Amino acid sequence: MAEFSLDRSDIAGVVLAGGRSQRMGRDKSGVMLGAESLLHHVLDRLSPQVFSVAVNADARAENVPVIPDRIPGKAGPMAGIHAAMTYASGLPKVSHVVTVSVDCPFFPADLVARLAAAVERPSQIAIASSEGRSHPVFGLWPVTLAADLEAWIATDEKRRVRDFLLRHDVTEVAFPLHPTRASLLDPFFNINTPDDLVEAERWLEALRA
Ligand SMILES: Nc1nc2c(ncn2[C@@H]2O[C@H](COP(=O)(O)OP(=O)(O)OP(=O)(O)O)[C@@H](O)[C@H]2O)c(=O)[nH]1
Repeated sequence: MAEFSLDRSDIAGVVLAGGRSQRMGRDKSGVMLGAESLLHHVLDRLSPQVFSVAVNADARAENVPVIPDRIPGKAGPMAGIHAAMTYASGLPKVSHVVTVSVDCPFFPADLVARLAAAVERPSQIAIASSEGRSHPVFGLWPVTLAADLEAWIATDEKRRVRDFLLRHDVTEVAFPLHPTRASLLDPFFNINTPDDLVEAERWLEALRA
């Protein structure tokens, strides 16, 4: 049997930015880190890795398609993954969609390449991990799962990403810590609070050196 392989032209990318940002107190997409918004940082990092990018949010974004949630009421990250999968399933030639979180500006530059290389079957999902913790929002999803996800969302009240993954063939890809001038950075460090933003400014400085 031919080995299954994916390349960049098979994969769309979607930034999940439709959360409540309650801990930050304002929409995280527009929060500035250094000279750029978090959304800008994440789009810069994602765009070279995928065929096309979109943002899943309520608001408008800069020069990229915006996909709203199809499930009302800010039902959590799974609602964003659902919107991403449904959107990508309508794109010609795209077989997979990668999702990333808007509050995570340092995610790996080889995220998509390494997730794609780990996938062994067309129906398999690949999820990132670091330091023994999985990051299910950073996933590579076959768009053929859109119908199953739609059905699951209708029956599972909690809609937790981890519960959806239990129903499927999943491979986890461990990413190393990133060396900086200061110390080792977890590339999935995410910014939820104003204090996290202060810490992210320090990481940005340490990466620049
Ligand atoms: N589309 C969409 N994305 C969501 C939703 N809830 C969370 N997210 C996204 O999922 C990622 C992780 O979200 P969290 O940090 O857990 O939640 P948050 O809403 O951003 O922040 P808090 O309100 O402080 O918990 C972020 O990229 C969010 O934008 C939702 O209901 N819809």
